[in-house]
Amino acid sequence: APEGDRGPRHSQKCLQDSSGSMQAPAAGAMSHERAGCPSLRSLTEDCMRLNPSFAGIALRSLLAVDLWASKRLGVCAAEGSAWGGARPLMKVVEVSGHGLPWLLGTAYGLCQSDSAATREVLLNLLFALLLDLVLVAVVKGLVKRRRPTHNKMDMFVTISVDKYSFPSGHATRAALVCRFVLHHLVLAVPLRVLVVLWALIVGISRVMLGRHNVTDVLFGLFLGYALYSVVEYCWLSPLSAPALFALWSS
Ligand SMILES: CC(C)=CCC/C(C)=C/COP(=O)(O)O
Repeated sequence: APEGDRGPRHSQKCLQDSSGSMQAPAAGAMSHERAGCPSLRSLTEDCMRLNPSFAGIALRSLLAVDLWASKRLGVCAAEGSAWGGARPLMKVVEVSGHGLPWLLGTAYGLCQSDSAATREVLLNLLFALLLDLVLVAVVKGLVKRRRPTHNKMDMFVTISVDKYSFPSGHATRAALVCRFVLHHLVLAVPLRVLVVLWALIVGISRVMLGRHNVTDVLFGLFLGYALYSVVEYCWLSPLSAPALFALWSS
């Protein structure tokens, strides 16, 4: 009999006592489990699996399309892939959005800066980058989505949660840094366009390299964009965090 037929009939049989009348589920669950019948909870779970909600079906379909599209778009996933020749260039893009150069560069700039305004901006950039690292690590650790099977784990410096792929840390950082730079640096229009293009290319390169599924990158871009609003809201200044700024004025 198909799986769909067995669950409900089986459940009805298990909930009937010897006289054939229905028992209260809570009282019957234990003894039925002992008699080899599944518990009420597992039957309910079976039923939910057999009759998934509309949201469940939509989510599964989205994930199936995501996996299919990500595999097709992973054209630089290996040297032998369709666009394998572009892999070294994509890896340069990967390093440009990596946390380590951004953290070290910002910390170096902070130590070298001699103007209070520059220090304030760089300190907030450092805070934003650290917040981003922590947030991405927490979400990756909670969701635990594996990286695509076609990904080669040859990434530049990773931490333990980086074996997971949701969300893309590079995409969150790219969106965050992009918004930060556009708000705090006075740049000519062509440079502003370049900054936006860089963020988009970092995101796209994650899928092309086979590091991520499309949804990891889309959610990462959204998260980084939203995170910038948090950073603006918590903006550190000599007034709100005098102790922090005193470190540099002495
Ligand atoms: C070691 C430091 C400071 C950061 C790790 C940066 C990293 C490897 C993030 C993973 O990014 P994806 O989630 O996009 O693969």
